[in-house]
Amino acid sequence: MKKRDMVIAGYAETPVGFKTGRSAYDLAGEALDQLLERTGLDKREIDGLSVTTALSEAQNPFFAVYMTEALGLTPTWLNYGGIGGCSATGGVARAMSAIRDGMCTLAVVMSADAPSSDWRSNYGAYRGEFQDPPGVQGPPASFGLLMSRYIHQYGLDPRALGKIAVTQRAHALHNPNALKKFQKPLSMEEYMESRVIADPLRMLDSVMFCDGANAFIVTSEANAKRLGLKNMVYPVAYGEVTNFNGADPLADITETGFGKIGPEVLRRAELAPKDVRMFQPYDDFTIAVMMQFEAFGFCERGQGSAYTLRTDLSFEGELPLNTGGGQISAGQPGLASGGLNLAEAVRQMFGEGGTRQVKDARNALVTGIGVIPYGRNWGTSSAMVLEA
Ligand SMILES: CC(=O)CC(=O)SCCNC(=O)CCNC(=O)[C@H](O)C(C)(C)COP(=O)(O)OP(=O)(O)OC[C@H]1O[C@@H](n2cnc3c(N)ncnc32)[C@H](O)[C@@H]1OP(=O)(O)O
Repeated sequence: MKKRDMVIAGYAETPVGFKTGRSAYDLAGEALDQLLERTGLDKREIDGLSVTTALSEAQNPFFAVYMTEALGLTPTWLNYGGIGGCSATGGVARAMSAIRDGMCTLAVVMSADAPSSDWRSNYGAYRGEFQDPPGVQGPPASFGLLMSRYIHQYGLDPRALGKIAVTQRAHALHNPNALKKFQKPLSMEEYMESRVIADPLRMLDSVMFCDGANAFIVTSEANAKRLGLKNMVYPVAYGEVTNFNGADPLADITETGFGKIGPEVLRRAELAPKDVRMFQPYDDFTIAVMMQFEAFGFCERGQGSAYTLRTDLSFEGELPLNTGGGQISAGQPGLASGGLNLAEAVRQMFGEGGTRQVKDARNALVTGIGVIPYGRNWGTSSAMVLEA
């Protein structure tokens, strides 16, 4: 059953930059200042904080505590979000639970990272032992393998992935926070000619690591009203699963956690796929977007190419897709990535989409993908439905 007691009552986002030379703390400070300025909120009202693990601070086990110091906050509830690109939506969901449990009354969900300036991560686990030595050294290679398997099972029209990249780039042209380098149009020809980096995956199917931060205010509806906060959206349903199919040693990697949580989240939000007004999916790679169309029931499994090619995905279209450009065309601010698509959904629902405003922005489906493990698709899948 959907709940409408908690709200996201503010969002902030820094521009995405490449090699900014700034730290995660510095970027977080900018996001917090912006959040306070936009909402007029007194900083002393903040008594909860969720901090997303950052690649640029990955070796620091005390990052979240140091973040409270950097931001001048004294929370009674502190969460350290380690589910990669799911940490923003996951942070909102955890903050709602903490507020319902009386651990805090108003939480900030903060994601800030600067991996293009300072990379301090070492994934370890199975990757170093089994994956890196044969040359599968990062997510693009893993997604190249996933694409190959998808093509083997279902077939794939590359123009469909091209359409996702081209549509999202068109949206980034309306987003002043998008990486400056990506604020130029992209044609299907340019996509088709883009360098293959992990056969059959092209560079323009992939994100590029950048720097940036985003932040959200989460509180109860009653408290938001007490504080005079004007804009709010209701996270009415959330689902998350980690290590999907984990007990199966030979799992089909084209089956993802979204196949489990996607239909369930929509059911709890009392929405059918046709009722979704905008889709802001986690888009580390274009194939992940297409697989989510299938998993959430916008089309049948294996029918992603045909669906993508026949559907108007522009911000004015049938299913507005990543209307800020997504990470692929705005740049991926490290592990702050999951907040990019969430910020865009909230912005649109506050009616602040500017020249890319979605008409009738009464709901949004936002997703996260977290962590790329060995021999699987991804570690965590998360999905959240927001309602006006
Ligand atoms: C984190 C989670 O929880 C889940 C996830 O999101 S998983 C995804 C995590 N993110 C990643 O793994 C990042 C993936 N991307 C990359 O590794 C690299 O961008 C890449 C392999 C795609 C390209 O790297 P590269 O081959 O070394 O290219 P590089 O030499 O850096 O750049 C060459 C040019 O292409 C551009 N470029 C690089 N990557 C680009 C991309 N993805 N899209 C568009 N342009 C790109 C660069 O800006 C550069 O342009 P100039 O020549 O004009 O300066």
